[in-house]
Amino acid sequence: MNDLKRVIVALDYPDQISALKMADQLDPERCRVKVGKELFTRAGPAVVEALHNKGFEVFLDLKFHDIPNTTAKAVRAAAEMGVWMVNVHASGGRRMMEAARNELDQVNGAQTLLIAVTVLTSMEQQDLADIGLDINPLEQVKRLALLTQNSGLDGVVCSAQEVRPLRQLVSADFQLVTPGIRPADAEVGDQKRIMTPGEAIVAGSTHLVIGRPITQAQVPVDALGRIEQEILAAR
Ligand SMILES: O=C(O)c1cc(=O)[nH]c(=O)n1[C@@H]1O[C@H](COP(=O)(O)O)[C@@H](O)[C@H]1O
Repeated sequence: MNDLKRVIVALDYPDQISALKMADQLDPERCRVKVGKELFTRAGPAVVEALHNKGFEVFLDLKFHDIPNTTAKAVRAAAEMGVWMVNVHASGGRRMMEAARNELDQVNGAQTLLIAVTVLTSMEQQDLADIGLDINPLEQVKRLALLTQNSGLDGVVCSAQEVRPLRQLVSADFQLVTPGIRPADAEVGDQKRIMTPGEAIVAGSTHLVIGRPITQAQVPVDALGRIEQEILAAR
């Protein structure tokens, strides 16, 4: 895969028109796009279809987390839309993830990748303590990544900070999808475990999810262009 295609632009917009306006400035040969909770709740499957019609591979990021049956059926619905990638929360546990895997495998010709969120990149140690987890983020990410792999999924969402240690644990083809990407001059916002695009590529992230540093920039395509240059220079 070319290194630029590793970028997934998070289309976190409040309506379909704004999301498609951004997509029209992007090249589906050079990046993928992500439809998340805000856009999907507003625009529904129509926006996914519109992006497919423009030639984009879509990561449907709805982070399913429910009882096994409900999660599995939601994953089926995503796969039947033909999305490139879909995700669940690893903390939903082994039975939930196995049910999702089994359901996805029954979708005729489904090529959809199924991955699981480990510890959100907006969380740090204190946030884990607040929900009763007496463990540091890296150890929790490792634990959930192994559980995800053992449940038969294709990869995890983690921070780029965890990519090197995770590569020692998981198989070479296990996808390590990393949000929390911040160019050196970008605002950090609510993210906590961050890395620059160049660092993430060098660490070995399979895909870089990038939203506001592009979508909130004065000229989004210029911001993406600078990120692409940084990625190419890192190789
Ligand atoms: O699953 C995700 O995509 C995700 C997981 C995670 O741990 N952290 C995280 O930021 N994300 C998503 O990645 C995107 C990051 O956006 P920015 O912080 O604007 O670059 C958002 O759409 C988040 O919903």
